[in-house]
Amino acid sequence: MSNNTEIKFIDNSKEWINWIEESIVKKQIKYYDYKYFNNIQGIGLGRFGKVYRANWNNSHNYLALKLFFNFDTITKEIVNELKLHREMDFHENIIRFYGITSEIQSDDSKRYLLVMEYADNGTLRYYLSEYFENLTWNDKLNLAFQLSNAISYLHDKEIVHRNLHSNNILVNKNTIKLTDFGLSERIEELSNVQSKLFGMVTYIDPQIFNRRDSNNQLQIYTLSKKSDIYSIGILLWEISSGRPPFCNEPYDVGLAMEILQGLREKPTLNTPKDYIKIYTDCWNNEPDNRPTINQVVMKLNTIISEIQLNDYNEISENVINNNLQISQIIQNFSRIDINEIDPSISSDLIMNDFEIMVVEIISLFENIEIKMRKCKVVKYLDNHNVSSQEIYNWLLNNQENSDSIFLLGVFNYFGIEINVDEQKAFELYQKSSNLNNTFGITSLGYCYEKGIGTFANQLKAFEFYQKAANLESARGLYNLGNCYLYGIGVLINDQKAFELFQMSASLGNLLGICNLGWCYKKGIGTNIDYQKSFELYKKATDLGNYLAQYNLAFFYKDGMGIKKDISQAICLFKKSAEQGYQNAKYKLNE
Ligand SMILES: Nc1ncnc2c1ncn2[C@@H]1O[C@H](COP(=O)(O)OP(=O)(O)OP(=O)(O)O)[C@@H](O)[C@H]1O
Repeated sequence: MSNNTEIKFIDNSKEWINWIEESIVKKQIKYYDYKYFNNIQGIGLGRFGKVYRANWNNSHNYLALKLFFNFDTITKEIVNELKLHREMDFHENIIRFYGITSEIQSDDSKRYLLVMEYADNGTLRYYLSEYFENLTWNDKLNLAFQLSNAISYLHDKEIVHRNLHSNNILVNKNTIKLTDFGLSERIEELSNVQSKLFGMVTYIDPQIFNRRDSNNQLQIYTLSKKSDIYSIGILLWEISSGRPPFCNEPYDVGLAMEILQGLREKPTLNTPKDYIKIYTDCWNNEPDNRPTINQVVMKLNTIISEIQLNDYNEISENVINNNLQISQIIQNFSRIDINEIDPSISSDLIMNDFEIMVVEIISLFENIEIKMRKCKVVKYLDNHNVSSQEIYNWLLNNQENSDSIFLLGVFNYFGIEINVDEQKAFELYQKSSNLNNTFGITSLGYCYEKGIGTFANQLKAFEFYQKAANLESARGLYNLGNCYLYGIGVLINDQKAFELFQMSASLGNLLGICNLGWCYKKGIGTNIDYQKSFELYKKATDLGNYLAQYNLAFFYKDGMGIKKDISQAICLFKKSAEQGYQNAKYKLNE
């Protein structure tokens, strides 16, 4: 009997290993030749494997290599995890899976290692123990926001993590990186390890310890999205206190029962009241009373907006720094990929040139109106010496990710390299929207708003902008604000419009900042405040936004709250016009 089981295991493992090998051949999974890794150092030990840090070829950047102790018996689980990773687009707060490598051992057998993004600050628990004293409330709120953001991404894809705790959440460059989407849970089920429940007793949904339901019937409780919300509540508390919950007590059945009966940690001094409300709602004993992750995200967002609005100058600098960081990351990627990898294996790069370009081009759309997109694409390609034909061909052949689907939609909409085809653009936006691409979603909203490739339908437009806003897209929040401002698919509500522009601005969206400036200028949803309006336009102008330059010019032209300065006004109109903004060109010709 036991022999049969063993044979079945080996057979199955062969089947899954074949799947891995085939995916590598078909280039669905990138393969990294082990001989190009150097400086390999063990950095962590989990229950199922060991994690190493290594450099790839001559690069100074680290990658993480994950080795599983019993690869053969858990191949199926690992393959499932690989499939999950492959389904996901790039998300800033989820550890990136780059591919696979294999090492031939002394007995000629092969062992596989997963190649992943390396998190330089280690686990969240370690990070808090090391850096908590230096964290401001802004930093803590950002950590909480990023964590909730990552879970919202999983939940939208109908993935439940089920094993959230501060030792399997990583931090890279002060940014949260989620890992292990329930992989350990599934391995655990398979290997009959019972230790986990008590190891993680303080993070796990206490209902799992409840043997009876409300009718006193024996129940088997299944962990769900609501269970992840419970864990988020605990983690938000941990971020505010800097220490793991009940860290001075034994993690045993007694503690589990007390938690089930309602025992919770106490708020830490100076925690904002609204933040306490969020995590206490999350750790409510009754799963149905817990909020959804999108509600958590929105509430955190509101607190962050309020704090940031009180200290506007500080956030603007953060926006600049974040933008610099993002472009730095992209540049670093380009550097590793292009210069430091053996040319013979350059097709197996972490991200190839075109993938990077697609991400970069799309990121340029965040802060401009849709009509300005073509101008940006053309400029970008000119600056990078790439013809639109080359990128168009690449997009046609690489339609497996939502960014390239969306960008092909943009090419169809503007007729770049092909005739304008609004119907096709609409279909492509729809496809990328179905994959939860926020640019796809907001562009689909725009199609419905203006009747592009479909009948105009303002209710639908509102619905899609709302969907993007629920995914905390700064652009979605801005679009939704416009719906309330102009009554698109919803009744006009100035107060709501103002609040949405505030949220969008706090996430750094320059159009959101401009519209917030507009609200202060015109007294929409708030009192007229020229000073605030001027400051907002000024900030977005300093970040190079054409719309802000245009609006700021009027302050100088008309001497609103400041000294009239016509030459400064002309200079700003010129700057805006140089970026292709038509209204600024008209003004200059007046
Ligand atoms: N991508 C990574 N970058 C940096 N360090 C990592 C990375 N992945 C894992 N580690 C480190 O290696 C340790 C072991 O990770 P591993 O995923 O094997 O187990 P775990 O998540 O800690 O626990 P479990 O065995 O319950 O899944 C982690 O605690 C962390 O310190």
